Amino acid sequence: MKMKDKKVVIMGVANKRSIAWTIAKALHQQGVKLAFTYQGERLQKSVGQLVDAEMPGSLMVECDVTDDMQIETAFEQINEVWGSLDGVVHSIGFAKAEDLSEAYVNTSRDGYALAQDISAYSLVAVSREASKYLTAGGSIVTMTYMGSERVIPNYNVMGVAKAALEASVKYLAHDLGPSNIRVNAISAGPIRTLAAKGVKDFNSMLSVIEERSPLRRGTDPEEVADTTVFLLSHMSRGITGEVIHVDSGYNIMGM
Ligand SMILES: NC(=O)c1ccc[n+]([C@@H]2O[C@H](COP(=O)([O-])OP(=O)(O)OC[C@H]3O[C@@H](n4cnc5c(N)ncnc54)[C@H](O)[C@@H]3O)[C@@H](O)[C@H]2O)c1
Ligand SMILES: Cc1c(CN(C)C(=O)CCc2cnc3c(c2)CCC(=O)N3)oc2ccccc12
Repeated sequence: MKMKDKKVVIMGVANKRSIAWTIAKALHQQGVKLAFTYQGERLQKSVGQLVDAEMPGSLMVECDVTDDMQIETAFEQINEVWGSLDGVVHSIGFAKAEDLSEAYVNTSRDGYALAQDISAYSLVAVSREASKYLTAGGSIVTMTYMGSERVIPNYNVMGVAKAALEASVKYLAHDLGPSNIRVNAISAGPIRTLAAKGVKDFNSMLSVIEERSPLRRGTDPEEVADTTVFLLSHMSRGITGEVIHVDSGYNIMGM
């Protein structure tokens, strides 16, 4: 199926800096029909304005991923209008700010559970609901970060959640493969978004990456968006359960 005939749900646009927004623009350029889910009433207006400016007529559905009913209802509503689905982009992650600056050993039980719930479990629930409507050849893409594999100071509980997310990608790929639905993750280098706001030493992290990564530069959201288009397309039909690093190669370095 050509990209221009595909219908894809984008989860995780908060503002114009969101990685999910850059992904949406890239898919729109390929003629893909888009639906957006947003985290709550508060975001409906701002996300709606972004969407109406660039892709008027796109479906907009509220979905707080801590609520199973909202996930179920969101995909039902989208399916009622579309009749089927070809892809889902899951670009959602959250932990309490205080759990991203203190020592990891001080992480609270509820802080740990919240990070896991939003950043990892939500992909399981989203995949369960989406798979009811995804066509054969369908594709689910989520966003992860190298903090799952190695210690990135302060990433803490989010690193543990991303490790769970990446293991989930493999188990979901195993479950959904027989239905010819693929599940993959993109491990992106640091990008200046709302989720990167207030991160201690973010600038020094970026300069270390520019000095040490094989490509000697940081990661642009457009690069992540292009790889997402690839993972949603026929071109990646043989790839599932995979984590693809789009990080100027930084993850291969030991020093
Ligand atoms: N920015 C980076 O450096 C970077 C690098 C690698 C991976 N990532 C990952 O990319 C994804 C998108 O992050 P971003 O950088 O675009 O920041 P962002 O803040 O723009 O996006 C995060 C999104 O998660 C959504 N979200 C949070 N809690 C939610 C909930 N309960 N229900 C529904 N949605 C909820 C927010 O509304 C927001 O749209 C996240 O998974 C993040 O971990 C980011
Ligand atoms: C890179 C990098 C990121 C970006 N990234 C990969 C992310 O995955 C963002 C994760 C994140 C999740 N939840 C919150 C925040 C960031 C900050 C604001 C908030 O209240 N909650 O976040 C870091 C946190 C610490 C160290 C490095 C990083």
